[in-house]
Amino acid sequence: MGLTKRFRSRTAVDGATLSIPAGTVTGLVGPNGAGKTTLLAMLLGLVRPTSGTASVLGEPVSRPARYLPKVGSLIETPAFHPAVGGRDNLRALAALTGQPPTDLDDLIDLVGLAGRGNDPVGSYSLGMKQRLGIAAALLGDPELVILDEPTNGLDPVGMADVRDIVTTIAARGATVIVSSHLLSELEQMCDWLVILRLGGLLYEGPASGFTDGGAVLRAVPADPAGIAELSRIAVGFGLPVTDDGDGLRIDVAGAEDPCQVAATLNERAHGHGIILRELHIRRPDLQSRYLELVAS
Ligand SMILES: Nc1ncnc2c1ncn2[C@@H]1O[C@H](COP(=O)(O)OP(=O)(O)OP(=O)(O)O)[C@@H](O)[C@H]1O
Repeated sequence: MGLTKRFRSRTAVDGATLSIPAGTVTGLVGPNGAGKTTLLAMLLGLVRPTSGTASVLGEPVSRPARYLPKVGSLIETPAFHPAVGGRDNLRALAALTGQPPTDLDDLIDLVGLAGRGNDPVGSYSLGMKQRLGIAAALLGDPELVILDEPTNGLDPVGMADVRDIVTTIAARGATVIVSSHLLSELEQMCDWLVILRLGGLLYEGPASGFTDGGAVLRAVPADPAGIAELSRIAVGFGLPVTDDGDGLRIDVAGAEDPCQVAATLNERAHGHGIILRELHIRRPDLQSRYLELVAS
């Protein structure tokens, strides 16, 4: 509630009041300097709030020792011994931090390092080090996993790998908070979104509610002569239809399920002997909405 952090005259987080539901993958998004790391550091008890309160797993952030054993985190670049293998680094870290025994083979497999677990960390690529960092955050099977910009500096394949890992962690039952300055990196894996700018909260809510629908269906008949008939079928759904010369644009924003509209349109078109060469749903562009919000 009203969580605030000031560094001298600079306010890094400004009265943030938010409530992250357990069991979700929450994306914390904001441009550079928005306050993401500071907010996460306060949740981890690493930075003391200037004012306001927050609780993590039901315990106040002023008492981090009560909840930190159930929290795993990757914040900043993790330090590993470069001459030692990934598995042994994890083993040492687990012993050092007093974690309960963890199946290291399973963990190494989960983060996609199977076969490389014994190689010295100094020989790892940036993506592999990042994945080892995520494995370190998962030691002790935490209830809450906090990953600060885990895809920073990774190529698109590395980013997709991290997304898969996050999805697996959540499927195993953990609550995950993951930050990024790119919404496009998070939108495929998050079900809850928190958007920050200059320390202030711009949006908090379900990821699906961020754009409020707005889907558009595009249907193109293989034979251009079929467009008038296709249009008649589409108008029958009671949705706004526009003929763009080549095909139809159907505004399915108000429809309960755009996929169902697409399937029914396809079935009826087929029933009228019309073959569609194109049928797709364009979802609202989250990134544009985000940029609009952040720039306003
Ligand atoms: N220890 C500190 N001392 C002074 N200012 C700080 C400190 N830590 C953060 N700040 C300032 O607080 C603001 C928020 O920084 P923070 O690192 O939390 O943002 P961020 O959203 O994580 O940014 P990035 O995406 O660049 O990592 C910035 O203006 C930053 O300069």
